[in-house]
Amino acid sequence: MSINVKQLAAEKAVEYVRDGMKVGLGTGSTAYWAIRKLGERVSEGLNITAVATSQASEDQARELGIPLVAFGDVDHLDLTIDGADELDGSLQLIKGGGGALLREKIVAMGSTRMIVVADESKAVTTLGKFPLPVEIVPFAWEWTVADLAKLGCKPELRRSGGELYKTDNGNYIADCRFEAIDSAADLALALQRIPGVVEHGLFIGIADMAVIGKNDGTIEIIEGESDL
Ligand SMILES: O=C(CO)[C@H](O)[C@H](O)COP(=O)(O)O
Repeated sequence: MSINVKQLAAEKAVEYVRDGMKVGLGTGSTAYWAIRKLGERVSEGLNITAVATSQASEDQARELGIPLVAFGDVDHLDLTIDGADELDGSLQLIKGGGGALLREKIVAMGSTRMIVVADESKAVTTLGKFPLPVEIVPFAWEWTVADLAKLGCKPELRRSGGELYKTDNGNYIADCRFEAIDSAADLALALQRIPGVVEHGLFIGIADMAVIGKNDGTIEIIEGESDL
């Protein structure tokens, strides 16, 4: 029987959730397993409240009976558990493969701690093989895409079912192929200077820990500066 390494990582991360915590729920096929496990723990009596980073995660949480709160009712979160498309040894991430990067960044940055959950295929030495998702406003998108290309990448507007993909916020995603990102911090600054960019999928200095599920059934934990 093959191991589900996403489930392995996600369920390990859920062990860090304690009674009374306000929890951020990530998006994607790895976060799915974390939400499922949280639902199980809630049904066994764990007392938490949560906010979700996407409609899909919100729907899943609601079905599982995880108590959801409005953003207006909480001023911070204790812990967010979310996936990543790539992560390096310094806990720098590329996120947004599922299109939820803006909400994911708002939620992660509003959390005291963020745990990234991933299978080992996501762990890289240098970020950039995965095309960097950048959320852009539809207005004058052609100019924004041209500005992105000047940063040395090949941007492509994401499509879904033949149509231009729209995020939960009504924006487009430009997937920017860099191949290798030498300085994620410099690139993040350059992206922030483009007016049509709403947010980008580089998460730098946000994650506190990574829980990585490995194909041999073991788990690798990478810890940042702060301990949980
Ligand atoms: O950033 C994300 C969604 O916007 C996801 O966390 C990322 O795409 C990883 O997804 P998965 O766990 O399905 O591989």
